[in-house]
This record gives sequence, C-alpha cells and structure tokens, in this order.
Amino acid sequence: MSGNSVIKLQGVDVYQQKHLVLNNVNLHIDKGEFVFLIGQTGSGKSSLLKIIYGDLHIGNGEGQVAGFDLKKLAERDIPFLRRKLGIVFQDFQLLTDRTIEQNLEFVMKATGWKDKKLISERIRDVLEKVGLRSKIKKMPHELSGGEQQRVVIARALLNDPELILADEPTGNLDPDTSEEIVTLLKQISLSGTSVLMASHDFHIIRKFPTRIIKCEGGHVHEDVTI
Ligand SMILES: Nc1ncnc2c1ncn2[C@@H]1O[C@H](COP(=O)(O)OP(=O)(O)OP(=O)(O)O)[C@@H](O)[C@H]1O
Repeated sequence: MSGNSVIKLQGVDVYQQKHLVLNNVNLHIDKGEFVFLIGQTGSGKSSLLKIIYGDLHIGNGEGQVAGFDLKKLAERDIPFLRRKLGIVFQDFQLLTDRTIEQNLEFVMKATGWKDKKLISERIRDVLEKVGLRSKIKKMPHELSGGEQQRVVIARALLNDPELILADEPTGNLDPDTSEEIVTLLKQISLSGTSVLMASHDFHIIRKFPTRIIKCEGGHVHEDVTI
C-alpha cells in the first residue's frame, strides 16, 4: 500500500448475499483525511463501510485497509483489523448498566489491555480529548445524546486507530450538537486519524467543506460536489 493511504480499493465489487450492490469501486483515502460519504437510502453506503471493516468479503478487485489486505483477510484477522479502526454508529451502543469509565475499561480489556495503570491513564486521555473528563463516573443515562456520542468517539479512540468509520453519527442529534460532533471528528482527523463519515445531513455537509464521495446507481463516485 502506498505510504499515505489508509483505504485503497481498486475494482472492488460489493455484494449483499447474491445482490451486486456496488460495482467496480475505486476509493482512496489518505492518512488524516476527513471525507463524507453520501448517497440515498439503499445506495450502498453501509455495505461499503462493511467491506472496509471486514464484515463483508470483497468479491472481485483488490482492497487494503490500514495495512490489511482484504482479499487475504481471514476470520481470525478481523479483530486485529478492527483494532486499527474506530467505529462510531448512530445508535450509541454504550452498555447501560455501567459507568463511562467501566464502558471504556470493558473495551480495553476485550482488546487485550492488562495493565491497570495504563488502562486508567488511557481512559482519562481519550475522555479529555472529547471534553468529558469530568463525566468519567457517570452512567450513560446521566449524559445527553451529544455527550453519549462523544463517549462513543472516545471509545473509538482507545486503541489509537488509523481510521474512524462513522455511520450517521449525528442521526439522533439536534443541529447544534451535530455540529459539535462533526467539529470533534474534524479535529481528530487533523491529528492524523482519517475519518470516513456517512451522512444524509446536507446542512452539516455544507458547513464542513471537504471531499465528498457518493454511492449512486451501483457506483462509488469520488470527489463529487453538492
Ligand atoms: N443483509 C443484507 N442482505 C441482503 N441485502 C441487503 C442486506 N443489507 C443491505 N442489503 C441491500 O443492499 C443494498 C444497499 O444497502 P445499504 O444498507 O448498504 O444502503 P445504505 O446506502 O447504507 O442505506 P441507508 O442510508 O438506508 O443506511 C440495498 O438494496 C439493501 O436492500
């Protein structure tokens, strides 16, 4: 993979079951890039993200993500690929029966962290990054929707990912909170982590001018304007 690419897909066909959703996909995303992914409902955005995080296998074509060759990706490699990725989806998926700290600790232990001191430091570090250090002992229900989404972003940052995949991360949020979340993702990209964010929210997309890719008619179009 060329030194600066985090995602490189060449001639990839994306199938859901036997249905060809996207045909001959070519996509490059560089280190530190912030990119929007748009397209109508059913156009294939989630399927494309699934290819990138190893939830769907590539048919034809070649693909590399964070140094992993998607063609050679075996079941046992997937957890290692996922550790290079931060995944931020619309439904916040925090565990409701434990504090923010315990939510983050749970993920760290599941991804192989053992040293208590390092775990504690890393949790404080990522919460600081998303501006929620003071909420560490709170339960998820004591946080607003925007704050919960920030915790999900903090959780995605725990393993210092090369790429954040965000599927409609502002879908449940009001316009001001949505802007705050995208501002945060933009800042994260400036520190070197690429961000690919699927969105239907044209207000947000116009507010943050950046590269836009679009799923349409079974194809992925790079560099579209809206
Ligand atoms: N598990 C599945 N099995 C079969 N077909 C599927 C499956 N998931 C999605 N599809 C089909 O693949 C196509 C693309 O769906 P996908 O979810 O990728 O679209 P999308 O652009 O993410 O839509 P949305 O904006 O509504 O989330 C649709 O025609 C959908 O019906």
